[in-house]
Amino acid sequence: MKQLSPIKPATFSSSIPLIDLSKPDSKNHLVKACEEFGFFKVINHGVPTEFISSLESEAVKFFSMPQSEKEKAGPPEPVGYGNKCIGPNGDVGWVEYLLFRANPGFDEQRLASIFGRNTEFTRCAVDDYVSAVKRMACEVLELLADGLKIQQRDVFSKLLMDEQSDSLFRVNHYPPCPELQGDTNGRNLIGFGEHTDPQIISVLRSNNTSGLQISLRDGSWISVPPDQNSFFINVGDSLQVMTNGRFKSVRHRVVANGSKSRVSMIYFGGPPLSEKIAPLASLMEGEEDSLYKEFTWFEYKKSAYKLRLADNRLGLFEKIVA
Ligand SMILES: C=C1C[C@]23C[C@@]1(O)CC[C@H]2[C@@]12CC[C@H](O)[C@@](C)(C(=O)O1)[C@H]2[C@@H]3C(=O)O
Ligand SMILES: O=C(O)CCC(=O)C(=O)O
Ligand SMILES: [Fe+2]
Repeated sequence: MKQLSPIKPATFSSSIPLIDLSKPDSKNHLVKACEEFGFFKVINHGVPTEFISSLESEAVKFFSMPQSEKEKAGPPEPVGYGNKCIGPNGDVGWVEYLLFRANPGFDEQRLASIFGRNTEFTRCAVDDYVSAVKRMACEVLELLADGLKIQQRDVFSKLLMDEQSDSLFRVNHYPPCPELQGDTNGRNLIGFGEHTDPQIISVLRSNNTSGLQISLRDGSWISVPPDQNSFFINVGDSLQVMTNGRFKSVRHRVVANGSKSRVSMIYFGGPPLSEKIAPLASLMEGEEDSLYKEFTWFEYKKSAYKLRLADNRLGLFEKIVA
């Protein structure tokens, strides 16, 4: 197994855009946040607290089972339980996780084998949570379409609503890292290595343990103060392409903690496999050229899964402009 690599500490930031979904002008703030950061925090999100707490307690129960029991739900090829190894190409982190397809009814058998006799409750907990989060993601995407003055409000959200949408749901658990216990040198170790998310949009909720960091345009890293009552949203690679680079897919990572466990749940809203991912004609101004070669989500995903976490996956699809 490869060593977890030490990284430089980042500063905590209060500059992360905060979007209040109950405010009438949220669409303009959303567009600005996607352009400048590709990342923002959402409050007044409408996801019921009970859905969040039920699923979190189910997850905590699962991760506290003996290792041999958890391993029965793995390896995550492509879905199921994973420990330290992320993806198929040798990436490792201080993390264990559950990964599922997010459409209702998907991976039901897998869930049944993972959660045993608790299946009914857990399946409901996952379905309730994922459908509420997906609804909120669609609302955000519709506000973004409005903010961009696109006539077809559901131009992005219809891709998540499609029955064939290739969306994922992941629950990550970062146990306290013994190597960092009592460490006074401010060292950091990687929980989940730096990357961008390939899909359209990712919606993350975590408990109150810090760890998530995002990279700013100048390449510096800032720590995201945790907030268990809010959601954090990332622009994914596909939304960057659909907006011809106007929205930025944010690089992010998670650092391990020496004393507290972090539990995060992320919904990755993706398009159907056959969907052509290309800049929207309505967003192209004048003679503006597409910055990307044409590809389908299937082609992008196939290429992404051949690469390491930190690789620039979109680079392979960028057009070389003279
Ligand atoms: C190293 C990898 C893990 C990943 C698949 C990949 O080959 C490259 C993209 C990775 C990523 C990042 C965001 C999500 O956590 C994820 C589920 C996804 O869709 O792309 C993971 C993949 C994974 O863990 O399988
Ligand atoms: O666990 C987290 O907080 C973020 C993880 C992440 O970025 C991912 O799973 O893609
Ligand atoms: Fe991510």
